[in-house]
Amino acid sequence: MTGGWHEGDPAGRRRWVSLRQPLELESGDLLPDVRIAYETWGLPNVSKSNAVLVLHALTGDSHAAGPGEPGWWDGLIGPGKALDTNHYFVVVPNVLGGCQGSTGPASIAADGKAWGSRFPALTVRDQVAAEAHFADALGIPSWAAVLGGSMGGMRAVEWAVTHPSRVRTLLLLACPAAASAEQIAWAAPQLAAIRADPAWQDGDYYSSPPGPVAGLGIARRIAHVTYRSEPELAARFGRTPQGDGRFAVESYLDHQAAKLVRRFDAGSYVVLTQAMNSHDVGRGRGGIAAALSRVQARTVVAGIDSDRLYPLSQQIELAQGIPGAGDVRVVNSPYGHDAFLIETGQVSAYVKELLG
Ligand SMILES: CC(=O)SCCNC(=O)CCNC(=O)[C@H](O)C(C)(C)COP(=O)(O)OP(=O)(O)OC[C@H]1O[C@@H](n2cnc3c(N)ncnc32)[C@H](O)[C@@H]1OP(=O)(O)O
Ligand SMILES: N[C@@H](CCO)C(=O)O
Repeated sequence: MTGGWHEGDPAGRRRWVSLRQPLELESGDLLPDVRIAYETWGLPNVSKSNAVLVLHALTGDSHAAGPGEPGWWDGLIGPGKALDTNHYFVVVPNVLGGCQGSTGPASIAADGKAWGSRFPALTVRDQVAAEAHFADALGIPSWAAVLGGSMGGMRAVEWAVTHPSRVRTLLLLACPAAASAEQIAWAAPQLAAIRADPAWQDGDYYSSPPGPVAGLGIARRIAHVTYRSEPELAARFGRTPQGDGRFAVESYLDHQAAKLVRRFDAGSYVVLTQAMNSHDVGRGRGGIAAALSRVQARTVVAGIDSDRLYPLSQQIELAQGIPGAGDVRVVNSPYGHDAFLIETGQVSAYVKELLG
């Protein structure tokens, strides 16, 4: 297996592992000079048997919790919390193809220029392959738990199917066994919006900042509606005018778009969205049921009752296919898909159930 070397970040919490060998992708291509950024909380025991892997969603990153800036799962990670850092060594890598420290299209290739359009198409399996080498480099033979929501859940289930003996418990949140036609359809106008922005330049815009921020902003507006629920938008915004010619809900989406383009790269958005479209645990494995039957981890599957993007039927399929998973757990929330980030109290209860 590939090892790695560690590079610290003296100014902050983030560290990096650089893979010693090029990563072999599902396509057969080789991706050289892969590095994975990560953060950790708590301390490993001698055998590292207390290591827990937390996998972030599309625009998340390695900063899942403080100290310092708030993290995206602060409610779950820390001393005395569901992922109790007095007991567990919590590891959160930035996904391969991302833009918050790990190798992605904005990274500099061997010729000194950004990868841009030369960056290869990735699958969720490629991302998990990189994470497996990353775990090897950290000296973690198996995870006490692998947890993920949304795109993080896609990687978590791939981990448990590809490396059954390395995943001892598994929490899958608001994710599918395979991307559906509906999910690929929602992604299509997002990808089209980015590619239609003249600043996209076929993905080779990195020498002309800020790049296709208009297209990325439109993509986020489309996506954000799918991340929330119709009743929430109705109750929260209704037909209220913003007072500047926009409806309040339009202003809200404009704000979400402006926030994302300040922190996210359009090239990564395209690569990661296509990777999610590729997601199918059953591909080449005799179908979804056959693939899920490989899982050895004690598993909890949870979905959100108001999730219109990854509906409960998809988590029911996962729960029915994974041996011993039992019934799907339901997060009750008005917030739609984003509830896996917002309803940390309910998610904590499922993490505690998982970890016993
Ligand atoms: C903490 C971090 O760094 S997270 C980084 C990684 N991020 C992720 O992994 C996920 C990305 N984030 C998200 O998806 C969301 O921010 C969530 C799900 C985490 C949080 O959702 P919520 O707390 O429900 O936030 P919500 O959707 O209500 O948005 C609130 C924002 O909308 C703004 N807003 C509300 N109404 C309006 C309006 N009419 N016009 C303009 N803006 C509005 C609020 O002022 C607030 O702005 P702020 O975020 O700049 O403070
Ligand atoms: N709000 C989440 C939704 C995708 O799961 C994100 O931006 O990553």
